[in-house]
Amino acid sequence: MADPTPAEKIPVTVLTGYLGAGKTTLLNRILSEDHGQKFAVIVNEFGEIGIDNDLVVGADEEVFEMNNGCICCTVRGDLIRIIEGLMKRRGKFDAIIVETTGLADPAPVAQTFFVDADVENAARLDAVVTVADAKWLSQRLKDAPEAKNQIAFADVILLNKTDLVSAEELAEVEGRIRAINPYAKLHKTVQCAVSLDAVIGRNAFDLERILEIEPDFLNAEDDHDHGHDHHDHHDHDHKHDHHHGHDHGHAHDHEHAGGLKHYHDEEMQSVALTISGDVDPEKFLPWLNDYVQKEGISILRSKGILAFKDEPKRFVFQGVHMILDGNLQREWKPGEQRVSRIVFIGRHLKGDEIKQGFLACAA
Ligand SMILES: Nc1nc2c(ncn2[C@@H]2O[C@H](COP(=O)(O)OP(=O)(O)OP(=O)(O)O)[C@@H](O)[C@H]2O)c(=O)[nH]1
Repeated sequence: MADPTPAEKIPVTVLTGYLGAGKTTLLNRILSEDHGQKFAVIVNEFGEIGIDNDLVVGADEEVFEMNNGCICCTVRGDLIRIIEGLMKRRGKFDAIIVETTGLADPAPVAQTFFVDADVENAARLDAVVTVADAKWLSQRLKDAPEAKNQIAFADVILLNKTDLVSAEELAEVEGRIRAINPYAKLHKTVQCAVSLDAVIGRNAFDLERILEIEPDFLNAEDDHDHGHDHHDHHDHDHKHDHHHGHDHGHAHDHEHAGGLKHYHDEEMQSVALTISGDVDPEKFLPWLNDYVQKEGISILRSKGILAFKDEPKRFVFQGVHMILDGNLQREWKPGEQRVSRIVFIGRHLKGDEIKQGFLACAA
């Protein structure tokens, strides 16, 4: 796995969102703000944004399949070459932004940062930022699988165009988003107005934060396992549908703090697990590798911070489908509790199987 010097690598922000959600608005805001930083922006079509002095690089479509043609593991050859080219000009910019205009699925872009050795050594995926249209997202979640993917992938979500909806509609769409991805940091915006540091420099998929928040509504039901702090956000075996009369699982409407409704998304779920202590790397690493090989098509994102037995440093990993990237990072601090946490987000995840597999890795 890669050498642990993430701080020296150029951070890359992947910007995604459905047609017309406000990606260009956000990009223009980032590029025109007075922050003294230089960004390289990679877009699919050259000249989409005309910002003087900023580097706008055009990319033609080109996708390679990985893992013997597995359809969920594709890497963008054009992106690899562009980033390699940019690396020769290091020092001229502080961060790279990749706008995934016209791409249905952010996975091939994200995977590029894990599989190409040169790119991996030079750049690190900082965060996937998804812009969502407050007015249209609920509709798109019903009819466009790629809109759901973009939400599932996100580390940061800008719920934009809040001026076009009522408070009730906004709460509704936020509930829908949380059903798919409870971990992303969410900002409600008009014209994508957020401070730069909300979207840039989030660091390693914002892992720290992702694994430290424990959204209340994850604990809300019967699946709270005190022994293992088990927050299982999907946990509704479709074979025993105990939500009869619930509009296909979409109307499981507990009110929670902040007036958010608690929905279950039938298709996309997240599974978050904690072991309050160390795991055995000789069990965990083979289990994780095998599991994502087996189930990678349905796993969009995986992330974790782990305490390995007899290891003073924290092991941190992230993955996209079958492709994983992980390394030992900083030391556990004195007094910091050594815990091991993982999160999977994906379609029809087998929560019990993941739980059993993970808990069996306890040291
Ligand atoms: N009412 C309203 N309109 C907005 C807001 N943010 C952006 N828009 C408008 O929405 C339209 C689409 O915004 P863009 O930034 O071009 O969206 P995009 O995601 O880049 O669009 P594509 O590149 O076509 O996918 C533009 O006309 C924006 O001015 C907002 O918060 N409220």
